[in-house]
Parts: sequence; C-alpha cells; structure tokens
Amino acid sequence: TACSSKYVLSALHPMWQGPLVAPGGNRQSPIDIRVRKSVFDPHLKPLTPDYDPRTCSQIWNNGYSFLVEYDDTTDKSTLKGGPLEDNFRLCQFHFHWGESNAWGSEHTVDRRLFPAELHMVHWNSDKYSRFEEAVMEENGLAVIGVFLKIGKRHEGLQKLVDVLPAVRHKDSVVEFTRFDPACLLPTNIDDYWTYAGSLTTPPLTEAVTWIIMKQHIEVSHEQLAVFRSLLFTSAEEEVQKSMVNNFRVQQSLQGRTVRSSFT
Ligand SMILES: O=C1NC(=O)[C@@H](c2ccccc2)S1
Ligand SMILES: [Zn+2]
Repeated sequence: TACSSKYVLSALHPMWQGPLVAPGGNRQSPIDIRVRKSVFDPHLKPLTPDYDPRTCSQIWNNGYSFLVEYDDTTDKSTLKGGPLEDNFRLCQFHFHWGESNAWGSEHTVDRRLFPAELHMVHWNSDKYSRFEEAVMEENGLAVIGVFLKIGKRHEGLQKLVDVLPAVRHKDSVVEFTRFDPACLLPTNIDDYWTYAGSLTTPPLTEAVTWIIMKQHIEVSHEQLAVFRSLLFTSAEEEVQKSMVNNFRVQQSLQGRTVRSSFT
C-alpha cells in the first residue's frame, strides 16, 4: 500500500544514526519525555482507535524494520480524538528495538530506555488523499507510540512473531491477514503524552502528531529475540547483518511543550 512508502526504503540505510537533520528542523523526533515538564491539558479527548482486522494485508521487511501494512484505500481502520482534530487512517505499524534488552526504544521517559517501541502510523484522510501526500504536510500524520517491556508472552503478538522468519531478508513480503492491531495497545489508552514532531527516518518531515502511551505492553524475551533474527540485508548480499538497533538518536526539544492527558 501507499504507506509502505518508497521514502522509507530509498533514503534508508540500516544503522544510519546520522547527522541527517531535516533542513531547518526545529520539531524533530524522537525526544526524551521529561514527565515533570509535561503540561496537563484538560481539553485532550479520549483517543478512539477503530480498526478493522480485515484491512490487514501483508508484512514487508523494508531493510530497516518490518511493516505490517493495512489497506488504507477506505476509512475502515481509523483513529480520531485525543489531540487530533481530523480523521486519520491506519496505514502500517512497525517496531524499533535494540540488540539487547537494555535499549531499543526511540522515545525515552525521564531518560528511561525500553527494549522496543511500537509505532502505529496513520495519515490525515480528511485533508489528504494518500499517505505520500500527507507525509509532507504539517498535520499529515499521527503516530501512536507504545513502549515494550520484557515480561510475559504477548499472545496477540505471537501470530506476527510466527511469520517473521518468512520475511527474514530485506525486500521480502508475505501475506498477512486478519490481524487486529488493537491487541497491541495497552489496556489504558487514556493516559498519554502528545507533542508535535517528525518522522524518525528519512524524509524526517515534521508532519507527525505523536501520541505516546504512558502504559507499556509486555512481550517475552523469546518473542523479542525473533525480531532480532531479522536481517537488514537482502538474500543476495554476502554479508548478512542482523536487524537490531534500528532507532534514531534523540533530538532536542527546541522549546516544544509535551502535553499530558493525565495529571
Ligand atoms: O514513526 C516513525 N517510524 C518510522 O520508521 C518513520 C516512518 C517513515 C515513513 C513511513 C512510516 C514510518 S516515522
Ligand atoms: Zn517508527
């Protein structure tokens, strides 16, 4: 689908932690969320995700993460509410993780690192007609971030973990259907932080309203180890590089305010 955009593939290089900063970027992501500096906003509404598992279509290893893609040609899997004024359409979700459980997330909370972070990517279907267009616009995208911790096995995630070996190499794709992404959200989605930021991979456009969940989800050590069995490299390349540490370095807040939906 459109949202598995060429942007992510073309300018991406595994392990690029680069000095790559969007020209004149003053709202870059990820950031450290300083809890005591966040501002409670009583006007923030509850978030209302409404996902249809039948729109789930495939999993793709794009050489940086694996994307679970959704058919975003109609308003079947949507996100509204929270800080959002418009209707947003789910196009894909993916993760970022480390080579060890000690790090891997892109955002941090008072400098605390998590072993991994889930991103659910949505684009503004009230204002734009497709993902590629929205990705270049100020209020084009909404990404839900959920931290992962090592603990009990996540039953819903296992269906995904079981097919990962089929997309071990860069550019591999496998059909993947009837997966309800809501199963990956924490039980409490009313408590979140939100701020104006950017994509964390090229084109790094400052198009994202970030919604970071306060409550994490738990996955088992074995499940996360399967993420690490994926490769950055394609089947043809001689040297195989394991897909780990696919996160961007943290960016400065540059005067931005992080709002919280809770006190
Ligand atoms: O949340 C984000 N994580 C990423 O890898 C970036 C991205 C870039 C383009 C499409 C989808 C996601 S933005
Ligand atoms: Zn991401």
